[in-house]
Amino acid sequence: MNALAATNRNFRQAARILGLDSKIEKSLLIPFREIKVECTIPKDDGTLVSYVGFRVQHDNARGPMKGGIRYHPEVDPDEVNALAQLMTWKTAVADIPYGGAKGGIGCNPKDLSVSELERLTRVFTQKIHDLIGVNTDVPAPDMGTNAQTMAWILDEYSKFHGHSPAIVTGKPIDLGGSLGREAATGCGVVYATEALLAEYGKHVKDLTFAIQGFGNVGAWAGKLIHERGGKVVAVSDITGAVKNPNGLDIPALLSHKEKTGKLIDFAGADVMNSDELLTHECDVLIPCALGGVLNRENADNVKAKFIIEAANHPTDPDADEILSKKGVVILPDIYANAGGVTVSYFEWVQNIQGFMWDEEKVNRELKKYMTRAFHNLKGMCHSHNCNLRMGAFTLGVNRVARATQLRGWEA
Ligand SMILES: NC(=O)C1=CN([C@@H]2O[C@H](COP(=O)(O)OP(=O)(O)OC[C@H]3O[C@@H](n4cnc5c(N)ncnc54)[C@H](O)[C@@H]3O)[C@@H](O)[C@H]2O)C=CC1
Ligand SMILES: O=C(O)CCC(=O)C(=O)O
Repeated sequence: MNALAATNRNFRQAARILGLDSKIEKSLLIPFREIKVECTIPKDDGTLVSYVGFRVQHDNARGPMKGGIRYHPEVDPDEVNALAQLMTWKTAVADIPYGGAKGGIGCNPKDLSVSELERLTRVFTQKIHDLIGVNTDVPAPDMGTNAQTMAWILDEYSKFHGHSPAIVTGKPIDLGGSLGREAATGCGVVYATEALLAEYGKHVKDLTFAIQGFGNVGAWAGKLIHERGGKVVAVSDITGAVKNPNGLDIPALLSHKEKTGKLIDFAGADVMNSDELLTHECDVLIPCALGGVLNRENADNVKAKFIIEAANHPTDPDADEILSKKGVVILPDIYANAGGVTVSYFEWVQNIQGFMWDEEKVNRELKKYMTRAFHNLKGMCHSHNCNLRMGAFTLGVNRVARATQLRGWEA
């Protein structure tokens, strides 16, 4: 089942649990706007290359649409659509005044030079600048993009609309980025994990963790787990995977990766098959890379007792069913990785106020939002006798449905 079919299925199940009116259900499912643009750039050698860029704006009932832009070879319209819809429920779960959107370009950023990436980002921005805006749709980083990508979008957008720092979040601090945004998704993942574990009387320091993906989210989550005394026993990225049953020295692994560009050949670890990361012996599995990685092929072999969905849509519905029968507790993406968009909200607020918060305030507020959202989510689980994924979906969908109804439909 592709990401969109799976997301729609979860949404419909939540709508059924909530007893949502079928007309509202239909209106919430159809995206507000889908944008597809052709982006042609000259490569450094002068040859031309074309890419397809997408921005799907799913819903704006609760506020400006919000979501990252992904550069990855597997970006396709259905996946962007699913990720945009997930953003709508995620911002509602976090209770920040946004709707949902997502964008992407089907490209491999590793095959492009920095100047080619800059040209591609600028052409994409030229094609969509009239359809995004500080109060309409605010992009941010996702897989394959980073603060520099946001700086190029900000610069290109500002040529058309005047200096607009709040047009993107996750930008460099020197351009109005927020302290703490770079770490925010990983940090939120750890706050979410702590909130969940507390329900079971468990603590990070007593448990073992396996992390798939060691980019922005995975590396920050790993670092913060390591700082709290948790044992990260296996880590993978696109270059390979490493393990150490006594716990990897995450700061040393990070500097090894920084120097060599790879995880393998790290002195404090053994190399392992990347495919085995998800089924590796551990207490807590944290997928921090692509969607659909947990599926009917591998779900039965998962050994973790807890799965924290730091990636978007890492578990397909077949795996969801298999894992829940095995008694594995899954903390869903639309809550677990909401720390990123929450601090994006703080960044946008700071830009609009023209007033910068210190990092301590950012992290304090992040923890407050993540903890409150967890208790709201648990409340829905109790009220509707459902699992954590449906707790999160019903929480998010109910808030968006209420806002939609309050706004009304009069033309
Ligand atoms: N950056 C953010 O603020 C947020 C990101 N997310 C989600 O978290 C996930 C990761 O995003 P980022 O860390 O930002 O991306 P990133 O581009 O910084 O890192 C992605 C990591 O995944 C690894 N990877 C790619 N394919 C892999 C494979 N087949 N096996 C193992 N590792 C693989 C890459 O090598 C890299 O280490 C995505 O699903 C994204 O949508 C969710 C919320 C916010
Ligand atoms: O920070 C943001 O605005 C969006 C982050 C994002 O794309 C996500 O949560 O999946």
